[in-house]
Amino acid sequence: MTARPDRAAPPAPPLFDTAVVAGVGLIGGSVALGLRQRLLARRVIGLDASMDVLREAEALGVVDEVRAAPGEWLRGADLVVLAAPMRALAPLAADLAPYLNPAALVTDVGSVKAGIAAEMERLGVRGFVAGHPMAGSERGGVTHARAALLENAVWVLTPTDHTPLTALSRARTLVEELGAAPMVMPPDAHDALVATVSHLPYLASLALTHMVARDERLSLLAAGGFRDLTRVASGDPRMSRDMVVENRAALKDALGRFRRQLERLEADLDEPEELLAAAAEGKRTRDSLPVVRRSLLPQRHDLVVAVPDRPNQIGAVTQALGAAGVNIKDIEVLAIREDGGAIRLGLESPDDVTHAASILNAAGFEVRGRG
Ligand SMILES: NC(=O)C1=CN([C@@H]2O[C@H](COP(=O)(O)OP(=O)(O)OC[C@H]3O[C@@H](n4cnc5c(N)ncnc54)[C@H](O)[C@@H]3O)[C@@H](O)[C@H]2O)C=CC1
Ligand SMILES: O=C(O)C(=O)Cc1ccc(O)cc1
Repeated sequence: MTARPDRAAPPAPPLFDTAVVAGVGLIGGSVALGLRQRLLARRVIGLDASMDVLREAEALGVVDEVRAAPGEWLRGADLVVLAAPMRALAPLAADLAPYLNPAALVTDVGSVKAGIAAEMERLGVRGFVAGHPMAGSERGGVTHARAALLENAVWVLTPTDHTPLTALSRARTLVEELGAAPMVMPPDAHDALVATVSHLPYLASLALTHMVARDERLSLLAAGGFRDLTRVASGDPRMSRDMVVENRAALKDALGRFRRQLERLEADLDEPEELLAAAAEGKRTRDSLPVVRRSLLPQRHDLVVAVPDRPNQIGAVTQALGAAGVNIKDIEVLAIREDGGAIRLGLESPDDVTHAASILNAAGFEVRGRG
């Protein structure tokens, strides 16, 4: 007797029906790509102040649809992610608030949390959970967005006493499904911590770069250590300025502690044994930092391939690329459904993406690539 396999269970509905990402730049674009690639929303709508950005986001396949202004259409959204620059977040929230569906989960990705959390309470947006993915890059804009940016990143969620527990639980699920690790704490606690680990290092990197700015000999001598220590000075100046100004109270406190550290080290210059102990402690701490986040690993260039539900389709993809000498650095199965699924290939260069896309197209596969 031939056993007929049971029909596969119907695919689970996506977590969200209509997701709106407001501000489709580096982070908003990466969230949108994660939602799409991981099939977390039936459709993803991008809203942005710039038509050029919207056109680019659509052309890159970052969003399904675009809108240039808020309106009644927002009522259909059950997820709204605010991802505009810091200073635009509160005005944007006020523009969207009249149209938000009370049942929608609303979240943001801003780098400082107390202000936006208070503003959303003032606006009466009940389903709001403030968030901050601790992942990023010095290069902004939708062209640099990629879902992998958020994978394995710590993503802080900062509910207040008024945040509904169901909203917090949905926000946690969203973060986990995007491949990140949620960490929950009050907004003020978040702001104090990022003042020390993110905003203070930014100001320190500015101070260091200013010291070499006007002497060419110094910049010629600036070696790997100097470059490593000052990488964040390459971030977008306006975005970085807005971030540190928004968090200035906590940052001033961190600067006070930093100054005391420097003074102690200055005094230790005359006490070599003390300095050795400080150096050993610094090494222990630095060496025990958790392994570098995904977002800091060498950049991969993604190609997403739709895979029909037939035997050996992944084999056919990898064989075709192998025969053409394309090296696959990373591979991820994004979704398996009854009618097929998709895989993400991480390739070494934009050229490899173009090359691989033409090989796979010729072999009959549907692909979507981003160099
Ligand atoms: N860049 C990074 O590494 C990280 C940034 N963040 C936060 O994410 C947010 C976005 O930053 P990025 O993606 O880097 O910036 P970005 O500059 O790449 O993107 C911002 C997007 O928002 C759009 N925009 C500006 N004003 C707007 C408005 N009023 N309404 C709608 N859209 C508007 C811009 O056209 C642009 O497309 C910021 O609040 C930042 O604090 C959080 C974690 C990391
Ligand atoms: O480039 C990096 O490593 C960063 O740390 C970038 C960054 C910028 C802003 C944030 O709110 C969080 C992370």
